[in-house]
Amino acid sequence: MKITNVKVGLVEAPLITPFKTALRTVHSIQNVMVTIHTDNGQIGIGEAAPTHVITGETISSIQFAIEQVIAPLINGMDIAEIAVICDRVDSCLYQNTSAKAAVEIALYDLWAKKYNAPLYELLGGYQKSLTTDITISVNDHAEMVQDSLEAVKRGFSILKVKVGKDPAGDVDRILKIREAVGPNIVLRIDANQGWTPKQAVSIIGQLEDAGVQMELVEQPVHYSDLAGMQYVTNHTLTPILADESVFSPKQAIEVIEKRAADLINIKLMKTGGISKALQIANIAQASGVECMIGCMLETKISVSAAAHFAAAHKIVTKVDLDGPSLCVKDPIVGGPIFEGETIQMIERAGLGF
Ligand SMILES: C[C@H](N)C(=O)N[C@H](CCC(=O)O)C(=O)O
Ligand SMILES: [Mg+2]
Repeated sequence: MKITNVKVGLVEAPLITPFKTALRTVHSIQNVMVTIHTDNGQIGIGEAAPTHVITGETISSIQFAIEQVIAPLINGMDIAEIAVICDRVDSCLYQNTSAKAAVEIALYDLWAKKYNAPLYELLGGYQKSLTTDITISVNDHAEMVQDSLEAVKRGFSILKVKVGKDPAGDVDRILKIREAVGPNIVLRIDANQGWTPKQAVSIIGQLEDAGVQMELVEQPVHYSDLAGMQYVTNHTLTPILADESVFSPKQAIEVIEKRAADLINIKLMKTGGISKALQIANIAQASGVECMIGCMLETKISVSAAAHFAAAHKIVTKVDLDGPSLCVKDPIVGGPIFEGETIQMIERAGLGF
């Protein structure tokens, strides 16, 4: 099963409401889609999200990386030697993790198709269904309360609440959301680097003192400030999750060794795809550190790949794969079934498309 062609296109999907974080506001998903074709007529599919504020990538940079750098190096290679291909993809270019992820996702799709099995089963087959949270964008507290109640009405029991854009109002936002949704809804808080270490300790502390249950707080401070992350982790009771601070297995080791966070958020767009995500999961498992599987603004193509990875691993205990649920209509047909908060894996080969 040899690679004969790598094609690049676009996939677009308008969002139900603007997606707002401390880092950016987005109205519509516009991602790069990759198909890899083989000499026996199989097609593998992948996707890259141009999240310039986190990975530094744009649509053009992703297209260039895949078409001009990666594709010429992997054309003609045999899918049976997927580890060799992934190594070549990883080492041919510095960073560009979403471009690499799109290619790796398509390669793993083909690899599982070669063995005629669902990818999650070949990777370990730990579980057949996942429960995802849904993101509540950062806005004034009245709008966030309204959005939270609507999400609960749609069947979501875990909310990922974005803060960090206006730190002075964040305690009030979280308090008001907790009051509105009641005690049985799980709240995950994501500051997307928007707080200073002292602000983070103060805000989380005020909420803890007020008895507000939060399952975790994600990336409270700047991604490069590991000492700051460590300070927050040491001075709060709520578990701290590293997101933008961990792209690579080496960074995961550093965060774990320094105890800079309690948990790690693995995203294929940060790791450069499935091979490094597996490495991080194994490092985390050996260290007893639970992981979240997360996504950027992605459609069902790459979110499904993330679901296959997560369904294979015991250490991935938290799921933030809400990309398709944020779209008016996800344009991708087939694959795992996304119904409310449940993602059901299916028994089709590869990613299942
Ligand atoms: C979409 C997902 N729930 C999420 O919140 N991801 C963000 C970053 C996404 C982006 O800016 O595109 C995160 O976890 O920080
Ligand atoms: Mg995050």
